[in-house]
Amino acid sequence: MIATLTMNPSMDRTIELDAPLQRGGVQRALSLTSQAAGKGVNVARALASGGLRTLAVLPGDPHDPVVLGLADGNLPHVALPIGQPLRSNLTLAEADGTTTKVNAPGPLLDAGHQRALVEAVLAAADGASWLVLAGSLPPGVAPGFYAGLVAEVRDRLGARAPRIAVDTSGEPLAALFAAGPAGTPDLIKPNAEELAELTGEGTGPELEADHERAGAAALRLVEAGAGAVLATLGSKGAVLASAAGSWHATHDPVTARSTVGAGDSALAGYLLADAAGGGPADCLRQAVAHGSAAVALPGSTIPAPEHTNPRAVTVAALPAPLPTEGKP
Ligand SMILES: Nc1ncnc2c1ncn2[C@@H]1O[C@H](COP(=O)(O)OP(=O)(O)OP(=O)(O)O)[C@@H](O)[C@H]1O
Ligand SMILES: O=P(O)(O)OC[C@@]1(O)O[C@H](CO)[C@@H](O)[C@@H]1O
Repeated sequence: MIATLTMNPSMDRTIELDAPLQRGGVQRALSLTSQAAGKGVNVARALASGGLRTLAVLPGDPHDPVVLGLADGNLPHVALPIGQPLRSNLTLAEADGTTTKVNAPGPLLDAGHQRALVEAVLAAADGASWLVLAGSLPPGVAPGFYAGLVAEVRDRLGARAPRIAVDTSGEPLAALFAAGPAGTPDLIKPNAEELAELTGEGTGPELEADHERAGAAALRLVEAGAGAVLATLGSKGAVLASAAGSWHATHDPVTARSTVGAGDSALAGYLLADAAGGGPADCLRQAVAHGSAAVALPGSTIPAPEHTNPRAVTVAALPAPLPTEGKP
């Protein structure tokens, strides 16, 4: 069983346009769709499509549209009431595949809500194989929340603690490395921009264009305590770094329809391959197969295994980087 926590779920609203977005103008949309989402929810959805048992933990009142959407989709979940609506995030999808996303801040979660969510996660994670902590933290939640939660799960569950994967950005991501080994996850999934920001190594576009540099930056995070780093590089595939080595994978070109949820799908692909007993190169192959399948689907639609084409993925080991000095 794999448990996910989404501290800041959303109703993802996607507007499809048949012409380029006109800033400042009035445009007629082709369609408007809504999907109950948020990073941990999306990961759980992809894992469930792949046949794994999942439990998605999130804040949300019983009649919130996000929670109703999960119930409608039969996604196993535990939603804890917070007495306020969850957010809506907006995606504007243009005909050429360009997606513009505007994410709302989300509801204010007080200390009581946060403690209730931590206890629900501890119950869900007890004996699970993985716990996935994914997405931004809503207002009221300290940047060190995920780092503290990783340490608390390991401390309270001991030998029954699952491996922990984290996909977040900014201060909550940096805090994972400031908390010492108890707070560093077994797996992190930065994108190129997050990898650049976290390591001080170039910019997102530079790392996407230079996978060896991205692999070396990812390895530095392994040296800093992460069990493995799955760094996704947009259309340039992904790199995986762990103590066992580092690899790069690319996918044959796909026609991009919406990149929303591509990173979540990549993380789910990795976990599905891991659950099937795959080694690092298999996990990376499935990560890229799922990420690339996601971009070919509209809005926040998350791929099932039948949407993926793992044979379109090329995986290669990366040369060991020269020893580095200085920062992690
Ligand atoms: N334009 C694209 N064409 C083909 N594949 C893509 C493209 N963008 C993303 N992918 C696939 O999706 C994976 C994840 O993409 P990306 O690095 O953009 O993640 P992300 O920024 O975390 O995504 P998001 O936050 O939108 O879910 C990539 O590793 C790749 O397999
Ligand atoms: O604001 P966050 O929590 O960083 O990201 C939220 C979000 O953009 O992530 C998912 C795609 O990865 C969407 O379903 C959702 O709208």
